Amino acid sequence: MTTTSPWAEHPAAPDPDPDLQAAVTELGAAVRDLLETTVTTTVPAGEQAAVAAGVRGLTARLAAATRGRHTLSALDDLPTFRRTYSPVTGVGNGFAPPVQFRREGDTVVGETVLGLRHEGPPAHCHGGVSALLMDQLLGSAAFLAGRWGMTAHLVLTYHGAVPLQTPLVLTARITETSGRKTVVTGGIALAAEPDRELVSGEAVFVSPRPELLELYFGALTTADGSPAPGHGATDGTAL
Ligand SMILES: CCCCCCCC/C=C\CCCCCCCC(=O)SCCNC(=O)CCNC(=O)[C@H](O)C(C)(C)COP(=O)(O)OP(=O)(O)OC[C@H]1O[C@@H](n2cnc3c(N)ncnc32)[C@H](O)[C@@H]1OP(=O)(O)O
Repeated sequence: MTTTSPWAEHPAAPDPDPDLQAAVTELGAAVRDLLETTVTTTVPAGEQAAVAAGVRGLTARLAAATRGRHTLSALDDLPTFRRTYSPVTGVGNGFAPPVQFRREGDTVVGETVLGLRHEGPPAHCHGGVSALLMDQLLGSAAFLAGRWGMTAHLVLTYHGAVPLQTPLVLTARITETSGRKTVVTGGIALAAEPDRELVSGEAVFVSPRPELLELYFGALTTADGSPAPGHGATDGTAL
């Protein structure tokens, strides 16, 4: 299979600082609990106002040093798909479930449980959150097969409402590859009924032309200020 990864020739990044990894994971988990409790708490107004003031104080401490949008986090590595703050897979992102995807033969699988911070219809997942999960699931299937691309097309069918606080299973597989294009299908089901898809979909991922790579990611640097891996790419199909 032709690779569409801009990082095929790039050496593996060193393992991340374990202390930073542990602290970021713990902060992400703490904020995840905070977010989930924020949307479920029924404590009185005065208590919520007091907590808000405390949270603003904590935010100010974190804001003492921040990165801009063109700088990768010190824990991230694009060639190995390590994305600490992804809204789907990121352990450091409190909105993320988070869900981890793995390869099983020609299929990519992930399990997760969604919370009330993901609610659309009462007690059920927001359709846009399902779309977010599907985009990442299908994109991960492409990436884990060495075929990175950006979402060019995504179609979904919502067969049944996705319940919150219920174990779910997400599966995807590649159905077609040609040049810079990868077509992937997949779905979301209850872990208890994996063969009945509540959401199914298909996406086309396209590895961008070099000019687009430069436009989108030309300013990207690693945390230490070096150009991000993937720069110097000249051919979107076999980098
Ligand atoms: C220094 C490098 C650093 C890189 C860093 C990357 C880090 C990422 C790491 C990890 C992320 C993984 C996250 C996975 C999940 C989330 C994914 C997202 O959310 S992506 C965001 C949403 N998507 C967009 O914002 C795209 C916006 N669209 C575009 O920019 C362009 O349209 C693009 C790149 C998709 C295609 O543009 P063209 O100019 O490169 O492609 P053309 O040359 O026109 O077409 C190439 C082939 O693709 C087909 N194609 C293009 N668009 C299509 C479409 N909509 N449907 C079907 N086929 C399409 C064409 O027909 C053509 O096929 P034929 O070679 O002729 O067979």
